[in-house]
Amino acid sequence: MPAMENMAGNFFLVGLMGAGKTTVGRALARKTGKTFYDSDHEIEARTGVRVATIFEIEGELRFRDRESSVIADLAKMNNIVLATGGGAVLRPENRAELSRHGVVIYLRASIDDLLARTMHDKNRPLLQTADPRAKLQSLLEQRDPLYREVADIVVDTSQQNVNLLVSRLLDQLHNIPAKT
Ligand SMILES: Nc1ncnc2c1ncn2[C@@H]1O[C@H](COP(=O)(O)OP(=O)(O)O)[C@@H](O)[C@H]1O
Ligand SMILES: O=C(O)C1=C[C@@H](OP(=O)(O)O)[C@@H](O)[C@H](O)C1
Ligand SMILES: [Mg+2]
Repeated sequence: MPAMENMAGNFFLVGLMGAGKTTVGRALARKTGKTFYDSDHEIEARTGVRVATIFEIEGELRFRDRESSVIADLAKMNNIVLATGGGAVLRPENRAELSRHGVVIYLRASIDDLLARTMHDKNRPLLQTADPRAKLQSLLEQRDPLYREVADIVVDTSQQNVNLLVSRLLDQLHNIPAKT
């Protein structure tokens, strides 16, 4: 078992679909002994249906309401790692909750990598389009300023395996004051 890092506070991951928030978040939680949450999984647990089904039946706006409610609840917890959904930064109240209650990590990747990492997953309704590359590009243009606004750390994930990423991330996190 690798050495456990003992660090205070919450860590919140933001970034586009396929950046690795869920995957890196889970590994970071394991390494730090924090409890892992994923806002999409929490929404699915509360509703009993997949994200894609919520988009289909209720539409994106209602999904965003559910997402805000989950983020507000989870951000108030202690000693957690939370992987948010890629659109969580769209609402100012979500950005406020995240930056107030934890260290926010923006995971970046090239459009090529984002595309490769998401192309086989049907549970990302925004990418079920004729041109997912153009969609990712436009989401990046819209959201990159919001991710940067909320982030305490920006990490490039392209060509980095998850374990290496987590150990580099921990080096950076040691230099940032905890937010609890
Ligand atoms: N650094 C990485 N290198 C290679 N593949 C990755 C990396 N991070 C995540 N992945 C893979 O990309 C896919 C999407 O990752 P995921 O964690 O679901 O992203 P997000 O939650 O940001 O949408 C998964 O199949 C995951 O295994
Ligand atoms: O970028 C977005 O708006 C979304 C990202 C997804 O999460 P991941 O970023 O974990 O794929 C999920 O919340 C939903 O499909 C909407
Ligand atoms: Mg995810």
